[in-house]
Amino acid sequence: MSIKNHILGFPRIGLKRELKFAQEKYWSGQCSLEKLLKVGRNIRKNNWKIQKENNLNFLTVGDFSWYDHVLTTSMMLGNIPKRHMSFNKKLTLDILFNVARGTKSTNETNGHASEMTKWFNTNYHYIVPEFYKDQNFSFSWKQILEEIDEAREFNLPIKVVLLSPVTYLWLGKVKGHRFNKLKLLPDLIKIYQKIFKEIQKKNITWIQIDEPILAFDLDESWKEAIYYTYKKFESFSKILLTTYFGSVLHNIKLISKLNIDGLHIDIVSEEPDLMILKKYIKPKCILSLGVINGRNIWRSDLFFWFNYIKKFLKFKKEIWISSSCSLLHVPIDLSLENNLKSSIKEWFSFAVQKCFEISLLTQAVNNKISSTQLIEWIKPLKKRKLSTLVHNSTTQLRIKKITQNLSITKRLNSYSIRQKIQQKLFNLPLLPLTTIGSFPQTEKIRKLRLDFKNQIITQNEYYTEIKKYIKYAISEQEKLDLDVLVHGEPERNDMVEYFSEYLEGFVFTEYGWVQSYGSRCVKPPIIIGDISRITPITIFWTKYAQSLTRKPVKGMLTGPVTILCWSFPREDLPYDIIAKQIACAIMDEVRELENSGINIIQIDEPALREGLPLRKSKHKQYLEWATEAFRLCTLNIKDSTQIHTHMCYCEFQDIMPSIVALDADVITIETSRSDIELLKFFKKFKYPNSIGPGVYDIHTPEIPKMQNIYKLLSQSLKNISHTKLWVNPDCGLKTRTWTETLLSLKNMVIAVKMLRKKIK
Ligand SMILES: Nc1nc2c(c(=O)[nH]1)N[C@@H](CNc1ccc(C(=O)N[C@@H](CCC(=O)N[C@@H](CCC(=O)N[C@@H](CCC(=O)O)C(=O)O)C(=O)O)C(=O)O)cc1)CN2
Ligand code: MET
Ligand SMILES: [Zn+2]
Repeated sequence: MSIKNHILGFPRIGLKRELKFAQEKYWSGQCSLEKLLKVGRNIRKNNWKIQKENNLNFLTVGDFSWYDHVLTTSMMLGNIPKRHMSFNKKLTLDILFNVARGTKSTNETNGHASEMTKWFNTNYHYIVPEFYKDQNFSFSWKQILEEIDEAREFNLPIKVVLLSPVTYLWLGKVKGHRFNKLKLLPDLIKIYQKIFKEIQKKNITWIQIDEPILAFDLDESWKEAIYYTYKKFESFSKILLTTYFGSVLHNIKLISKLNIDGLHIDIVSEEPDLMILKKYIKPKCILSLGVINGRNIWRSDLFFWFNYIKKFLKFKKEIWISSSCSLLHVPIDLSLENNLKSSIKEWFSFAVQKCFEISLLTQAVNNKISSTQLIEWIKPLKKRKLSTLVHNSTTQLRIKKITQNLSITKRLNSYSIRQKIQQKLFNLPLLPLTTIGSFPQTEKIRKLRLDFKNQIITQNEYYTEIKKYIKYAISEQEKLDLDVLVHGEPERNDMVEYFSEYLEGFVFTEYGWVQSYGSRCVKPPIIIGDISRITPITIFWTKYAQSLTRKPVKGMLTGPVTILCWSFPREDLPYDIIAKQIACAIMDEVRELENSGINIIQIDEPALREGLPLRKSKHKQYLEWATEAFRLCTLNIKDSTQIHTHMCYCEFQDIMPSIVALDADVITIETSRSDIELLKFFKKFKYPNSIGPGVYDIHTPEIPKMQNIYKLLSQSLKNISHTKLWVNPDCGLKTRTWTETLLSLKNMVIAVKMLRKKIK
């Protein structure tokens, strides 16, 4: 029998982010719906072409989405919040976009966007489904059927991907009256059965049901839900139960009881115990082995996997070869990269190359090619081990010394003492007003940066323009009467990419875009070797901004855990060591800012929660080194230096003790899309330092109402002492326009001024 292969999903943004550009034009009225639809069709077609060219046995259909695949599932199931529904209840692409982006009041619709949060432990964000009591579902959005028809022209077997109803329920949130959302499962399953029937009519044999929650520790009710669901699915097309982002062996007994035809496991994130698999996987059940890493960009050690699979085949013949997870999380095509040195480029594989790797490995396993070809493929990886770009003995020594004595990372005095010293120095009013760092990244700035990059303008010209922009941002903040100002980050392409450009140990791509949310992408830098700071990073711009005002300007840095999580890390060093190397580089920057008279420094850690392992048993170790890495950045700084940190778009509840352990003087935190529920946890955990809960959502173009901000702040005061409450938006303003920014901030300031009077 020959071994088959497939991928779990392909990136949907287009080779050069065609979808992003078309969507954004469509939203601003510069592109017709027909044109947008055509861009989507072409992307899908190209993705299938790549799969066909690489001889994959199935075309994966259902991995495309117009904004986010969880939102597509909500549309498919007719689960759209009433506030976004049109009168005739017909779903359209505009409604999908409105759920994601919010709608300005019109006659048709009126409503705020749904919450957005991280997809498991990745930097991809999904739109959180909302569940209401007495909820109805119906098969309302037939995108999946249309895409099956489109894929037919390739004349290849099609494997359809759907998100499982159980994982879908897990990801959503109950709104309004509280109830157990699992009660909705039977109704949801009925809709899935209908969908399966329609899919079956199209002669599809395999359906990939994504059930990533199996990588979590599940309580009995969720286990039962899974058991119940697959029992109901029994009689339909063949089901490939698909798991990823972690081992599922702790749930293997449950899995063994499910009536499935195949199981996909991610064996990159954790190698499974073959004996356990042997014991629990039924002989007839296909095992799809996710061996090509869908989360990182390194060329795969195909020879290792070849031997691994050969071993595997001794006890199980029915296997498929695949990617560990969807390729959504890696850039598309390495061959577009012209600026990477070829001796470095050959260390990497992007989505297209990963399809090729799957094909090569399958051919070798099927004895169609010799395994020496695999040895040839991994030669560059062997060369890398000796490369001088990888090893820096000064960095290694520094980390070694530091890890010997980590108790030194505590601040000199406790927050209560620091707060007094800082208040004396800054003399800030009650409820100090600030922002999170970035101001609008206008098209003009991006064009400027592009021109600078392409040497159309000189560094001098670029700097002059960026300075003008900082001057403008400072003067607007003064006019608004904010208390702690920022320079606005105009010189940064991205909060992670920018910093890594000043650090040794990183390389960058030109087109290595990965979807972060909706039309927004990021270009994660690649960590190839030991890290150190080669030159000052932010000093020049921060000092310039501070020279323009008497108010304090916050220095603005990205923290080590976030730089690590939002990069593609090397795989030959443990994450905690990489994080500490980055922390030392940031420490150098913090000290230089402090020496330059910058007394407030923000170290952003929005990815701290994201890095949390899925299994509870691994939390403690991660949280220990992550908090250590953060605190390392502020080693030996003065009590009078006020450290801020910022986090957003995640569930913080389960990491509260670690947030306390960071011991930042002020934490600004996203709360507005989640109804400020979070603050109750800060109260419960007796959070000792100051907090700035985000008072409005910056990811939608809506202007927050002054009354709403006032209400939110009044609520916040029930949970946080007025001596510890700061006021700010819930994240940086780089995605907004200046008009939106100024109108919103104005409302924020008015609300605070009214409240201050009341408190006094
Ligand atoms: N790495 C990272 N992860 C994160 C966040 C983050 O800020 N960074 N924030 C959260 C997610 N939020 C995000 C918010 C905004 C964007 C965003 O705006 N991304 C930009 C790209 C940002 C960028 O790197 N821009 C570069 C490159 C600009 C560019 O693409 N230029 C074009 C041409 C110019 C144009 O027409 O825009 C080109 O080079 O071809 C720059 O400013 O220099 C986008 O998709 O549009 C991404 C994520 C969580 N994860
Ligand atoms: C994703 S968190 C963003 C923090 C950054 N300082 C900004 O304001 O953009
Ligand atoms: Zn943020």
